[in-house]
Amino acid sequence: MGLQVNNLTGGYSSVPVIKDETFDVQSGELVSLIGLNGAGKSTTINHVIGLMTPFSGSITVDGIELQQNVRQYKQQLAYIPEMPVLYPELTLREHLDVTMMAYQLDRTTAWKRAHELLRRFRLDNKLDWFPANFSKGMRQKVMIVCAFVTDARLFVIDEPFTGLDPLAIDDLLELITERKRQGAAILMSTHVLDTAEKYCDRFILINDGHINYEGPLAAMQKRYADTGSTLTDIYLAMARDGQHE
Ligand SMILES: Nc1ncnc2c1ncn2[C@@H]1O[C@H](COP(=O)(O)OP(=O)(O)OP(=O)(O)O)[C@@H](O)[C@H]1O
Repeated sequence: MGLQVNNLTGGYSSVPVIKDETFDVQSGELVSLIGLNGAGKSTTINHVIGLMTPFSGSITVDGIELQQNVRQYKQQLAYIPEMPVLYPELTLREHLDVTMMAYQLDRTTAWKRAHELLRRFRLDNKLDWFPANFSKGMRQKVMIVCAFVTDARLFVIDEPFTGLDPLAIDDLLELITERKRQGAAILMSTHVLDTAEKYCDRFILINDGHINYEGPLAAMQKRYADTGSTLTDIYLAMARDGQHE
């Protein structure tokens, strides 16, 4: 099932920023949104996570539309923003408690998973720390731990590869791979094309709010054989031409 976006048009005022986008992310897939600054990646993500209301079109996660059942829709998805957003007055332990409550998780199982995640991201001795004491990368890791403690069916990750140290990036990629295997759908946006190339199953290229290309790397390599073989080569050539198609 996963995420299905149909003919989505939306934006911040009455002028659409994203125009008639249709794409999906199937269960067990990692799909990357790629586009230049201002192309519409974050705006697309803001619609998917229910922060913005579409002008038209529909978004479903495992067949459920936000308007149909807000709670169920939101419980099925976990979002990791590019800029970590934490509650200054809550400790790491309390952030995890709040997440478990919001997602109505079984606390014994969820805390077992939380301890494994905290160990993996080297935060296990910081449960009583407040966000003010964390570095930016550590705050990002708190958001990752809170997201992966859930049983979300869809993970939405905005630019995961900047700000994290190489070990944390590797740990996150391992987690993504595990959840993919368990059938979660994962949508991310990134400018780090060499990592995306290695890990993503498909790419959605956005230009000026339109999806101009969608497919796996092998298909892109075949279609744009004269521009080079890596995702970076192909994307740079397409972006310079301003065509994406
Ligand atoms: N809060 C906002 N209010 C009005 N317009 C906005 C707002 N945020 C973004 N925009 C506009 O929407 C368009 C798409 O921006 P968006 O943030 O989705 O791009 P992006 O692809 O995520 O870019 P980046 O790679 O720089 O993060 C841009 O033209 C931008 O100016």
